[in-house]
Amino acid sequence: MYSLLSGLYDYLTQKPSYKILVCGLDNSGKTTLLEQVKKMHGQKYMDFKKITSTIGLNICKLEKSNGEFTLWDVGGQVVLRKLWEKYFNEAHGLIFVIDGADDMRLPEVKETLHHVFTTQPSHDLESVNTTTAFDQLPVLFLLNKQDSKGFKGVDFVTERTNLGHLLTSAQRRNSESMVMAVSAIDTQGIEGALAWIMAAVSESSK
Ligand SMILES: Nc1nc2c(ncn2[C@@H]2O[C@H](COP(=O)(O)OP(=O)(O)OP(=O)(O)O)[C@@H](O)[C@H]2O)c(=O)[nH]1
Ligand SMILES: [Mg+2]
Repeated sequence: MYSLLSGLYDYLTQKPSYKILVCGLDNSGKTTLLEQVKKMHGQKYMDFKKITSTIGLNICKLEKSNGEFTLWDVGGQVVLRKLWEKYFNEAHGLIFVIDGADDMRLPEVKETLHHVFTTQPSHDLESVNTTTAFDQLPVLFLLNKQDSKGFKGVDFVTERTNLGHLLTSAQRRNSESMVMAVSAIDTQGIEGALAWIMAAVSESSK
């Protein structure tokens, strides 16, 4: 009887669990961000200087009052990018990390954004048709390396990558999207970014 009641109690008090996929080009700082999040939450983390390019999956679990959130950090090298979409079905939200200090790679960011989130070639940008994943999941675009001298700022990156068109099209869909600047190294903006994606994910899953 006790185990039946405790089982029922566990069931009723069980928190929902959400998966958030962290993708973006190689070297944008995804793993450093995840390790910093672990550090900020008192978890075991990797020395930032020892982080190498990700091949598999790096995971960070966060227990919050409104649910259990698992962040999945996947590799951003060209050959690994086609794997991102395989995780979209299981994800409740996406974080797309952009190196905000590397303007040389912004054209590649632009191509990748259009390849991953739209259903049309990148030259046709006036009326963006977005993918089902983009239409249905909350998406947070994080401009990382805000601490860096070469950081370009939200307006510059938004314009160079056509992120603006994606965001405008996002206003027509049900799910939310947002652009924020952070520094994975010195923690600027990370708390706000986590708060936004967690709230958006739990809200959109209702
Ligand atoms: N200045 C600065 N450098 C950063 C920041 N975040 C990451 N880096 C540096 O950027 C480089 C790449 O970081 P990673 O975390 O390995 O990048 P990644 O996106 O996980 O790369 P892949 O695993 O190859 O997809 C490293 O040299 C980091 O120290 C940041 O906020 N500021
Ligand atoms: Mg990595």
